[in-house]
Amino acid sequence: MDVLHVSCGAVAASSSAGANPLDRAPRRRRTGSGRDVMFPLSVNRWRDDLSLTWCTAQRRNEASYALEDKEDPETVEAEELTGRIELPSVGSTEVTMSEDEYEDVIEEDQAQIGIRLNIVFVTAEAAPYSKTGGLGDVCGSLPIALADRGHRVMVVSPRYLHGVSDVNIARAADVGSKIKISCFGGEHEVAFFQEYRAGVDWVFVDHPSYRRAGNPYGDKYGAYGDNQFRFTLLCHAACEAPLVLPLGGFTYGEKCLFLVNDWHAALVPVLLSAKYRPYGVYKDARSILAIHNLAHQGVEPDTTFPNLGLPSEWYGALEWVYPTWSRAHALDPGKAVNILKAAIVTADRIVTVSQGYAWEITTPEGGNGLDELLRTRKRVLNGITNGIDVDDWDPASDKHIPFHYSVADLSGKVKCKMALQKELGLSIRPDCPLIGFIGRLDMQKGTDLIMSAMPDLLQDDIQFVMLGSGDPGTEQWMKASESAHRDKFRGWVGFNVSVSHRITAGCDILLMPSRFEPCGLNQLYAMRYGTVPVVHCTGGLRDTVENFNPYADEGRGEGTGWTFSPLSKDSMLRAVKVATRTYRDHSVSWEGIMKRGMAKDLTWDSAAAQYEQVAQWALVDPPYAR
Ligand SMILES: Nc1ncnc2c1ncn2[C@@H]1O[C@H](COP(=O)(O)OP(=O)(O)O[C@H]2O[C@H](CO)[C@@H](O)[C@H](O)[C@H]2O)[C@@H](O)[C@H]1O
Repeated sequence: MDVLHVSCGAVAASSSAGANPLDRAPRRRRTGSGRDVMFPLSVNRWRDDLSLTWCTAQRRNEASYALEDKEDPETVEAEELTGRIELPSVGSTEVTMSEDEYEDVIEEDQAQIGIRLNIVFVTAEAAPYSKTGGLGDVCGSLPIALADRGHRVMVVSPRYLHGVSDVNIARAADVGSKIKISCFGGEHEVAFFQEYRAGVDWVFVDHPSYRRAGNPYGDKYGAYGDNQFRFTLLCHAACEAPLVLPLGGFTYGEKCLFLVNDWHAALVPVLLSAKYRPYGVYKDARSILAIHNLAHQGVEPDTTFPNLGLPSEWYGALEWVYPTWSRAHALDPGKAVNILKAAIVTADRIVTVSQGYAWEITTPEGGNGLDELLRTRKRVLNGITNGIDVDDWDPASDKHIPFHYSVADLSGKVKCKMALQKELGLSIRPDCPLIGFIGRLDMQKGTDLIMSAMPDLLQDDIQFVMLGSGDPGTEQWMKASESAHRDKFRGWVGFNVSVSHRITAGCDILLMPSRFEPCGLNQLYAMRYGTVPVVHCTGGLRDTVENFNPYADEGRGEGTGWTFSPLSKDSMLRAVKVATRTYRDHSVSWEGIMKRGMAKDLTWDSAAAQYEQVAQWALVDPPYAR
């Protein structure tokens, strides 16, 4: 008996629909190589030339099927195709089948997976090519999860050079297609670069405005003054990419699903409706707006509208009037264009990155002025909690950390802690609670609360490390606090992915007093690394961190961290104190919290299946039309 362990998007897709994928009769194929091999695999249909590649979800290993030689062998026709499958258990295997069989496989595969989509992500950042925060993480890993499920996926983002992660972007090759984009009073030529990696076409739009020092949005002097131009260009280019780029020999074509992320990509749904559909192009395309942070909307004076390359009658979609209290002076009419608002109006579906946040943005407290509009679109608004890249963030194999560990053997965790203490120049004390903070130094992240609570926090026998960049005042405070409390506090000013992994692994507690948090990734990374999150009970933090209850489950306890509310210094201090006391005095409970966090399923599987569902709903409805 020959046993292959395979898993595939089709299995996960049907499981999301409620059916047990393991109830399905396994499909067996007699192959030319003399073996029976089962193909519930996602076949890269768009690459169906003779050098076939069968893509499997290499990271998943959900189902195993016994392949027996008992069934009647199916006839293998003379004309055979040969391809290679990558299976975790057996490595790379060459298989052969007839063209008819191949067609059957595709048919069955399509029936299982539902509709195979051409998905075009549009984003200002995608890790590892560019990253300033969680948007980069999500757009670097969700596309791969969707490609694993059998979809054809392209990610379009700027080709930043002299930026944060040039080395990775430099691997992408010139596709050889140049186009001219009309906007901002002229024609601007852009080129496209591409790298095919992990089943995804990573496409980079090249233009001189993306080549400058600093991060994708600004430099030490603040945000770039031409960001509206830079991201308008990105949106126009992203709309052209599926039509003009022969990636792997074939364009994506018009029947696409655009998944546009935050305001930088938010002009895309407007362009589909205003620039393309009137000419019969993109009639079957749909768009989903993913809101990672409603606080940033891409608002500029209304006089900039003619620059955007839209027909004048579309002004209303972008029109935005500031409330009187926020206008500059009494004669200021407060007229502006708001790009995110335009996408909320014109996108076929809207997704936020947690269910809690999906509700919060429809309230005046969380809506950043757009709550009323969002309430009118509630029917198409869903929350899908982010997953994480569990390969990149895996304490058992993380290349950034000095020791490895897992839920089965936690011994490496304390070694990581001691190594971190040594690296930071703190005294090496495995018993002293080490608390960490990682993030943008911004009002959103509640760093002001940390600053005001620090004198109280440091009265306790703890160590504290902060990693972050952003607000110059907070950066100064971190440096000053480090000088004042050399025995207990370290402030690492800057953006450093490797250090963020070592802090996540080395700390006992991760503090996240975010004022609002659409999803939050650091608490997910922390749980995966057995680092206990203490978080403000808001948005995605409330959805993902379960408050510790020592009495639940017949005294075994349940929960993966602490959530505090309201957002005040006192309630945060109380939560931190309870956490540090539990760490010191109740090691069994502590280990339980760590292990429950580490055992959580944080993969993208569930989120990717939900994105698929939303895409299917988008396809059922007609596209946005005025
Ligand atoms: N100085 C530094 N050095 C190294 N790494 C650093 C760093 N500062 C931040 N990071 C990293 O950047 C990412 C931040 O992710 P978050 O989800 O916390 O925040 P962000 O607010 O940017 O994202 C927005 O989008 C994401 C994705 O949807 C939502 O989870 C979130 O709530 C929303 O605000 C993490 O990977 C973190 O480790």
